[in-house]
Amino acid sequence: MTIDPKGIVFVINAGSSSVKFRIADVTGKPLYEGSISGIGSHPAFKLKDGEGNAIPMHLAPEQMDEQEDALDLLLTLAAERLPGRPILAAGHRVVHGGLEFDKPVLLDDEEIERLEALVPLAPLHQPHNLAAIRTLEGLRPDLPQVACFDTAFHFGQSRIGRLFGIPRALIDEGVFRYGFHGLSYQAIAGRMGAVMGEEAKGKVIVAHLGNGCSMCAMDDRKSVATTMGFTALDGLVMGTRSGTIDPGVVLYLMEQKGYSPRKIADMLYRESGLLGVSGISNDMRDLLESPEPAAAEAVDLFVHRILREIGSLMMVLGGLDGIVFTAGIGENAAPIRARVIEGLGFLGAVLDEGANAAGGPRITAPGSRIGGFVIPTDEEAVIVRETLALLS
Ligand SMILES: Nc1ncnc2c1ncn2[C@@H]1O[C@H](COP(=O)(O)OP(=O)(O)O)[C@@H](O)[C@H]1O
Ligand SMILES: CC(=O)OP(=O)(O)O
Ligand SMILES: [Mg+2]
Repeated sequence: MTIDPKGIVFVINAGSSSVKFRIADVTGKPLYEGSISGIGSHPAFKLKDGEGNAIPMHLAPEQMDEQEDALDLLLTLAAERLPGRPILAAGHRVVHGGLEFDKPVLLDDEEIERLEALVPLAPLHQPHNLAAIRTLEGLRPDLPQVACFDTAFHFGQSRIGRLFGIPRALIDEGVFRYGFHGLSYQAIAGRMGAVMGEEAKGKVIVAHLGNGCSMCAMDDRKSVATTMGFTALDGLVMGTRSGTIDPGVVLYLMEQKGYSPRKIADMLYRESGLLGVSGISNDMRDLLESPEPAAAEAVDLFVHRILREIGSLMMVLGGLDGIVFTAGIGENAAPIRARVIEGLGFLGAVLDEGANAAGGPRITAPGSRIGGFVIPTDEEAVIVRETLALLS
C-alpha cells in the first residue's frame, strides 16, 4: 500500500500503572504525545506537542482511571487539532504474544481472539491492551490495527535458556520463559550504539525499572536471557508484583491457608512488591522520601534482588561490559542507580556521582571496568516504526 504522506498513526502503550500515547506522522515524528501515569495511586496527565511544548487540557480524575481513557483523548486530539489528516492505523503494545506471535501483526477478529486467550498470562496488561483494540474497532471498524508484542524480542534466545525444569508435556504446550518489556529493549538496542559507542556491541545488561521491572542480558544487542518468565510476575521485585518466589509459597497458601487462585493472583500481582513489603506505596518516589523503616527495607530488597539477578545474567553472558538503566525508576531514581553500580564495585565499576545525579547518559567514571548508562526508553517509537512497516 502507498502511504498518504499527510497520514497520521496512533500509538497506545498501556502499562500496568500508566498509558502512554502518541500521534506520529509517516516519518515517525511525534505530533502529540502524552501519558496518564500513576493509575491506581496518584493519577497524573501530561500532554505535549511535537516540539515538546506542554498543552493544557483538562481531564477529570474519572477520565484518568483506566488505561483505555487515552483512546478518547487521541480521537479528540486528531479531530480538533489535525483536521483533514487521515488516521492510517493504530499501533498497540500488547504484552503477551504467546507461542505464535514472534513479530508485529495486523489484527483481525481471529487474532484478537487468540490474544484474548492469553489474558490469564498477563492480567495486569493484556485486558487493557485488548480493550483499547476492541473499543477502537467498534468506533472505526475499517482502521488497520497493529499489535506489537513485548515477548517478541526474546524469541531468539536459546532453547535451554527458556526452559523450566518441568515435565516435557507442559514444555511442549508452551509453558516456558517468554520474557517481556521487549519493545523497550528493542528501543534501547536501537539507541545503545549512539550513546555507548563500541561498548554497545559487548555484553550488556539492560535494567528496565518501571512499575514492572525486568532485566535483559544482551550480547551485541540481542536478547540472551531475561528475568521475566512465563508471565510478567517473575524476576525482580516490582511496584506491586512479587518477582521470583519459591513456588512452595503458592502451595502453602493454597493447601494450608485455603487461599483461592483469585486471592493468590491478587496477592502476587497487586499486593506484593514495593507496596507489599513497605505497606506504604508502590511508587519508588514515596519510598525514597519516607522515614519509615519498612520503606527502607522495601528499597533494600529491590536493590538486593537486582544485584542477585545481575550475578545470574552475567554468568549467562560470560562477562559484563556495561549496564543500562531505563524506565521510570531507571531514568529518574539516581540513588537506586548509585546503589547498583556500587554493588558492582568489586568488579571494578566506579560511579561518577555528579554524572549520575545529572541523569547521565554515562554515569560511571573514566577507567570504570563496567560502563553505566542511562538511556530513556521509547516503546512508542518502536511501535510507530513497526506499524508503518506493516502498512507499506
Ligand atoms: N523521579 C522519580 N524517582 C523515583 N522513581 C520514579 C521517579 N519518577 C518515576 N518513578 C517510578 O517509576 C514508576 C513508573 O515507571 P513507568 O516506566 O512509567 O511505569 P509503567 O511500568 O507503568 O510503564 C513509578 O511507579 C515510580 O516508582
Ligand atoms: C510487562 C510489564 O511489566 O510492563 P509494565 O512495566 O509496563 O507494567
Ligand atoms: Mg512500561
